[in-house]
Amino acid sequence: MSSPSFAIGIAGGTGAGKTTVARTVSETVGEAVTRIPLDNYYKDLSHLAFEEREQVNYDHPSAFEWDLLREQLEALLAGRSIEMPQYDFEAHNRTDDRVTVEPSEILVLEGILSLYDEEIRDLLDLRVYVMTDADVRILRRIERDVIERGRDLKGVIDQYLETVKPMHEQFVAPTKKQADVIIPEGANRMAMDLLIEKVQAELPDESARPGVDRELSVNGQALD
Ligand SMILES: Nc1ncnc2c1ncn2[C@@H]1O[C@H](COP(=O)(O)OP(=O)(O)O)[C@@H](O)[C@H]1O
Ligand SMILES: Nc1ccn([C@@H]2O[C@H](COP(=O)(O)O)[C@@H](O)[C@H]2O)c(=O)n1
Repeated sequence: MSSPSFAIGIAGGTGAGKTTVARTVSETVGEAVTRIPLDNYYKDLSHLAFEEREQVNYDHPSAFEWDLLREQLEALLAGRSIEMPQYDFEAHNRTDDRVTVEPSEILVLEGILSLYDEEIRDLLDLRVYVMTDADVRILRRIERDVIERGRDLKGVIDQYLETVKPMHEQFVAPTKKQADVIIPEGANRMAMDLLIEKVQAELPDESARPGVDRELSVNGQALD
C-alpha cells in the first residue's frame, strides 16, 4: 500500500445494520477494504467468572479498551500491520486468538460507539451513523442473538431493558451529531451506492476500481 488509508467510522444502535453496511462495502469494493469490528476491542474479562461476565454492561463506553483501538488504528493508518484481538459473544470474552491485519487503502471501523471517542473520531475521514427505529433493531437483535450469539429470548429482553436501551439513549444516539452522513434503516440501495462510490473514489488506482452497478443484497433480498 503506497498512499495513506481512508478511514470510515460506522456507528449506530444495536441491530441498526452497521455490520451489514460495512460488509456490503467490503464485499463490493474488495480487498482494498479492511473491516475493524469495535466488538473485538471489548476488554479482556478473563479474570471474571462466566456468570460475572454475563452481568457486565456491554453498552457502556467503559466496556471497551479504547487505548488499544486507538493504538491499532494509528498503526494501520501509518502503514503498519496489527495483531487484532477476536471476540466470542457466547463466552462474553476475548478469545486467545489474534489475527494479523495488514494496512489497506480503506479502513472501516464499525460498532455501536465508533463515533464516541474524540481521539478515534479525529482519525476518521468519514463518519457515518446508521439510524434505524428501535422496534426494528430489537426484533433484529432477538433473532440474531438467539441464532448466532447463543442467547435465550428472556435474556435478550432483560439485557435490552436493563442496559442496551438506556446506554443507547445516553451514549450511542448522541453520537449521531458527530456524523457526516446518516443512513436511514441500514443498507438501502441509494445509500450503499453513494457510500461505495465515495470509497471507490478514494482508491488510488482508478483501474483497480470494480463497478458499482452490481446487484446489492441483504439476506438474499435485492436492495431497493
Ligand atoms: N437493510 C436490511 N434489511 C433487512 N435486514 C437487515 C438489514 N440490515 C441488517 N439486517 C439484518 O439485521 C440483523 C442485524 O444487522 P447487523 O448488520 O448485524 O446490525 P448491527 O451491526 O448494527 O448490530 C442481521 O441479521 C442482518 O441480516
Ligand atoms: N458479551 C457481549 C458483548 C456485547 N454484547 C452486545 O453487543 C452489542 C453490540 O454489537 P452489535 O453488533 O449489536 O452492534 C451491544 O449492544 C452489546 O449489548 C453482548 O450482548 N454480549
